[in-house]
Amino acid sequence: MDALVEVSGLTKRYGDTLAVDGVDLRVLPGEVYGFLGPNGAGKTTTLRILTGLIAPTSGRVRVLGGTPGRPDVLGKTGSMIESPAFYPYLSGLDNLRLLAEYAEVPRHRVDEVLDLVDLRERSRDRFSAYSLGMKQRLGVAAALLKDPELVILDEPTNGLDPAGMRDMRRLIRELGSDGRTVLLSSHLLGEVQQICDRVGIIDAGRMVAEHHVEDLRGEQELLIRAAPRESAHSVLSGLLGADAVHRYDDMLRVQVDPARAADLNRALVEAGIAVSELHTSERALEDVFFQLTTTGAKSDVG
Ligand SMILES: Nc1ncnc2c1ncn2[C@@H]1O[C@H](COP(=O)(O)OP(=O)(O)OP(=O)(O)O)[C@@H](O)[C@H]1O
Repeated sequence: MDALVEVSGLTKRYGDTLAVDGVDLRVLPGEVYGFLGPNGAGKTTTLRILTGLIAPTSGRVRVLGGTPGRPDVLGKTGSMIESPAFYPYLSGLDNLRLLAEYAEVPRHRVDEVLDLVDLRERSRDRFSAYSLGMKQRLGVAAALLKDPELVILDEPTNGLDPAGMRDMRRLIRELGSDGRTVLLSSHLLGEVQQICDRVGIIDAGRMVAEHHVEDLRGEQELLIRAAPRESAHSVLSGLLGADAVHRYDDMLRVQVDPARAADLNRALVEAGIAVSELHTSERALEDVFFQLTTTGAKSDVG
């Protein structure tokens, strides 16, 4: 499958600062890709390069098969990088109409995008009266005017209250399920976990991982509290192999398909072991993230 965004060895230097350091990135058609990293990791710089706002220092960058910033590529890309700029005294509707005129987009498209971002009812209010969440949604509406194949959003939920974040997450998921390709940046792990199909993790300008969200989270495990614990350990090791059973605080952590929970419970009880707790546990993306970025920092920054 041809990638819509293809980046290899991307580097951007500002004086002594290496903001982006050899980044490789591929975004496939129809996916919602999360570009995840702490503040200052190089996300905005990368997205600015992908939208043609700044030039890379070195590396290869292809967006929709072309060079970022070229008219044919711009025509098929919609983006919101940093806070969207609108005229404060104009309504959301008039701001979009102006943009539609510049972009030579038919007027009826303005109503369509207002519906998409759920701003139709408030579209005649002045932009300055909008909540931050509404301002961000208007920014997404502007990005959608050209009915783009690829939507690039820089920290779309930044600064929003919980309701605003929820609306924005829903909107992005809708864009993704409509067959559009979305590339978004975020420093929020839970958010990426909820919205994205794949995630690339960037830290100090370098990609430390690129994975499906599911794979990154790792296998599911069962946590079992049983007494006596050592007897439970030997029963489970006998059934599943010693590698699958680990002591964890005063419990056992068992790498096994959670569908086998009832079997294992029965085996323990039949061996005279009391099971007081048995539940599945998923490695949170957060654990994985910290593991990856700490390892990266140790080996790369030295
Ligand atoms: N125009 C610039 N001039 C000099 N340094 C810059 C410039 N833009 C970014 N940087 C530096 O490059 C590094 C990466 O910044 P960038 O904004 O890309 O990170 P980020 O991951 O988007 O973080 P944030 O979420 O805080 O914006 C930082 O050290 C930043 O200070």
